[in-house]
Amino acid sequence: MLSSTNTIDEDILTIIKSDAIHVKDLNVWYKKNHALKNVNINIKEKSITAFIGPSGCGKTTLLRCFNRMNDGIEGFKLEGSILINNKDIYNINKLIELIEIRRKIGMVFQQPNLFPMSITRNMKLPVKENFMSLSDKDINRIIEKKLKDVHIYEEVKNRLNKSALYLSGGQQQRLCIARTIAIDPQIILFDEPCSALDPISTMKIEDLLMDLKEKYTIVIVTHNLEQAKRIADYVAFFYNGMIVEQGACEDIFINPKEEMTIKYLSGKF
Ligand SMILES: Nc1ncnc2c1ncn2[C@@H]1O[C@H](COP(=O)(O)OP(=O)(O)OP(=O)(O)O)[C@@H](O)[C@H]1O
Repeated sequence: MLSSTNTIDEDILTIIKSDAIHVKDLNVWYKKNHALKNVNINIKEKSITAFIGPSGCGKTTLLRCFNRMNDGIEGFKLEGSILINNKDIYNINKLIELIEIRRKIGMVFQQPNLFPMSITRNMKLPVKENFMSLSDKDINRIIEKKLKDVHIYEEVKNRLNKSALYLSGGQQQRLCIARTIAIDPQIILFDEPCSALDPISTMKIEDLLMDLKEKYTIVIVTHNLEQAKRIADYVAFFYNGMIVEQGACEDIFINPKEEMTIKYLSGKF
């Protein structure tokens, strides 16, 4: 009797996910361009949230706000709050806290951005920088484990000391993901990670994202609606700097409520 109650509680606990990111009343400007308008969204932990919408509607701007990548842009201004681990990441005074936030939030871009160095060195650099006290043996162990986690180890184990730039686009993207997870982030931001890839490499990345969400919170910007349908748990539809509609993936794709979402999903603009 007791054990069956425990099982139910555990099931409920696994279903109810907490929020990894709270965005409240967010407004962003690039000079006079009001790029995000009164955005409110909570990103659930250990799930995949996809940002969809036409070009220029603010998807990447919001993604880049999550690790303060827009900070250096001339004319960038932000109002509102973004809470990660209950901390407003735009209300931080100490550089060390900002560095810590960035460490917890990895980012993978449209084009693989590997260094023109060997596969091993590409992996070693972030691991050494973030875990200074580790021995070479431990670092090599982490590298092997992370390459296995992104299902690339078998493909590259005999060429670890060769340039990472000789790998295919899909392999380079998986190596970028291995490098990102090598420093144990909580959240991984993906900005159209498959837009430069062929369908088979895209499928491998999608499978990988489905694996990774067991451990990490994933936010992905994608123009590929089929991709969002295949992998997302939650979807936010952006238009003209606003989130027009957001919710569970099935609800948005099967039963969208807003006129604008219906038009966009049916290819009417
Ligand atoms: N670095 C920047 N400096 C000035 N304006 C910018 C900058 N980045 C984006 N913008 C502007 O902010 C608005 C939102 O752009 P953003 O890139 O966030 O849209 P998006 O939905 O991600 O577009 P896409 O799907 O084409 O990548 C656009 O008007 C864009 O021109």
